[in-house]
Amino acid sequence: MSATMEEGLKWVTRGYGKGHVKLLHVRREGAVHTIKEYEVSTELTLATDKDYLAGDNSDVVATDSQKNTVYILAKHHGVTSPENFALLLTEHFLSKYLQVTATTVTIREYPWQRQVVDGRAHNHSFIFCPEVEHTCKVSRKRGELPEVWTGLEGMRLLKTTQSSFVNFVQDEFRSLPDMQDRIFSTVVSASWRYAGIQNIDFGKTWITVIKVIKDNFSGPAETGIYSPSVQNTLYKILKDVLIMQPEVLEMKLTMPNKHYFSIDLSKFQNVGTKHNDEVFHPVDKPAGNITATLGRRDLARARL
Ligand SMILES: O=c1[nH]c(=O)c2[nH]c(=O)[nH]c2[nH]1
Repeated sequence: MSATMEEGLKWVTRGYGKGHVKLLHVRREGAVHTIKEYEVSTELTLATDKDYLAGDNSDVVATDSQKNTVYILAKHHGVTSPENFALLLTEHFLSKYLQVTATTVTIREYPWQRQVVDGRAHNHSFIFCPEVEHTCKVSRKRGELPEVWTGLEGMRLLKTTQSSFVNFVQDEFRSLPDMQDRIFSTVVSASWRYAGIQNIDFGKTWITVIKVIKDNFSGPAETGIYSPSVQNTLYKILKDVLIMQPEVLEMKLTMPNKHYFSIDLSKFQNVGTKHNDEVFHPVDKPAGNITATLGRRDLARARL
């Protein structure tokens, strides 16, 4: 069984694996149990393409075997963070199967948190807190260092003041008035690439990024922090993460502007609604779409 590709054609991408392998890992330390629930997707690229061209499966590590590998490595090595588990899997696929030239593992973590009962952390009961989702993607080519991305999704935020949007382009297409004091709401998604993998505490970076986002959006509890635009707040978050976390090489941040429009109730003055600063119309779609990726000019400042 051998075949070559038709004249004039070439592969642009090629890969196969198991999608969405669901896994719950329970670490039992006496009465204290710790859980991690992940959805893991694997992808392998083989040196040969005879599987695609000729139906010759002799180099193929079945997607079913890739699924089993996820369970077996979780059992043998435990599960600490999505990034460490993805690194373990990519390392395993490359070292065990010499016909594999590249592999990518992506993981979505389910946001379980330990329950707190009467102020005390529960030994074995958890609550699902989908306020922010943690994902990661590790890609590794044979002979090269792995590329590690962490992703953060779905962090919905809203503040009722300390946000304005004024002095934007005034022309025949504009209908929006200057807004000196508006509601600011967004659903943050972010992803960041690590400069290396040596001595990186992925969990600590995760906690710092969440704090930087919340600090720049909310500010101090009594006074808040002023935002002249989504763009400006977004830049400040990116800048702070890159300054505070030398292990982060670049970061992408997307902050849709979820509009809450003031409702004009001035027609109803005889029922006492002359000025309305309390009732707003939440508009799901369309939303403003504000995004940027910030990297480093000077790679020497990154912790490679
Ligand atoms: O912070 C904002 N940036 C914009 O670019 C924009 N455009 C818009 O209509 N509202 C806003 N708000």
